Amino acid sequence: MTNPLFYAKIILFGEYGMIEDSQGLVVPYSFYKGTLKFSDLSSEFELKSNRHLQKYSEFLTALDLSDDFKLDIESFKNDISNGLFFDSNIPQGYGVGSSGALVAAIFEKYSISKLNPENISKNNLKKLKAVFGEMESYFHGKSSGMDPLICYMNLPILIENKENLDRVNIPEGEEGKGAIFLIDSGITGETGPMIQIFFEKMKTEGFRKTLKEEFIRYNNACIESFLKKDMNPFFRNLKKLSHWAYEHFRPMIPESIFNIWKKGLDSNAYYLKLCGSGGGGYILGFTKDYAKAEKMLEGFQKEVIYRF
Ligand SMILES: Nc1ncnc2c1ncn2[C@@H]1O[C@H](COP(=O)(O)OP(=O)(O)O)[C@@H](O)[C@H]1O
Ligand SMILES: C[C@@](O)(CCOP(=O)(O)O)CC(=O)O
Repeated sequence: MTNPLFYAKIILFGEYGMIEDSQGLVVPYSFYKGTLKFSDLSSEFELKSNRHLQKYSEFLTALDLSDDFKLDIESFKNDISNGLFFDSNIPQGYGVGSSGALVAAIFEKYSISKLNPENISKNNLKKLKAVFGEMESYFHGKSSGMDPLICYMNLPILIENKENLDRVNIPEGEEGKGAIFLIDSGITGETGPMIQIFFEKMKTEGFRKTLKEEFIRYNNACIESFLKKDMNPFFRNLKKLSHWAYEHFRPMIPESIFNIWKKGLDSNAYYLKLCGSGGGGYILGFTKDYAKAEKMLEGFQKEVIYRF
């Protein structure tokens, strides 16, 4: 039997907002993937991964998951001592869900009552997201559970709010001039400290207000217009979202990206937003004219993920 593969994910919209109560749109990204495997741990990567799993298994032992979602920790620990590691090319600390894929892979292999991702009910999706949130909190404190859920389902998911989420169809891409792309900031980020900064900001009433009344409004409007392929309102709201993040998510924007973020806003040639928690890793870009944006972003490493 071949081991199942777990893909990276991209939060197109909803980072931070989803921990509160915004909508979110998250898609699998099959360019990167990982799978659980056994080896003699002769390479440094394998050994390091195995050690991470060992520490993680201690955390899982202490985690009290509800009966329907219990894990066979003994068998997990036993496999770890026999050389289990997570063979993955998903970059760590890049905002594309390396820990989410790992959590999904562990759940798939060691959950005692087996679920079938293909016919899982909407109610169980909600419960599973909560279970994944608890399991992933080991890696970066509070987690919405979205990353592992997307990896586990391997389908785009629309989060309506904290209580409701379901599968969604993303409009089919076309070979047009427009594109969604990733830009490599050249440094890794750490999700935990970024989330701490976010919650620190949330202690201020002014920030809570602007998050709710502006950020979440633009975020939700972007999702709605993107799903309808209504590109003019989409770009109008995207600009507002990008501008809002430029003002309020400064600590999350890597320094190397600062100038090009502003350049996009000033020229309207493209708009940038965070991809996950930020601080490093990838940044997401959106443009109506990729050829033009590409020229303006010369020298930055880019990956196109969707054309329209
Ligand atoms: N191949 C792997 N083997 C073991 N642990 C891994 C592997 N990939 C990721 N991890 C764990 O996930 C952590 C990174 O997760 P996180 O900080 O949430 O960043 P992101 O999910 O954005 O890549 C790593 O520090 C490590 O503990
Ligand atoms: C900041 C947050 O909304 C997204 C974090 O994404 P990532 O771990 O940086 O891929 C946290 C979460 O929803 O779990």
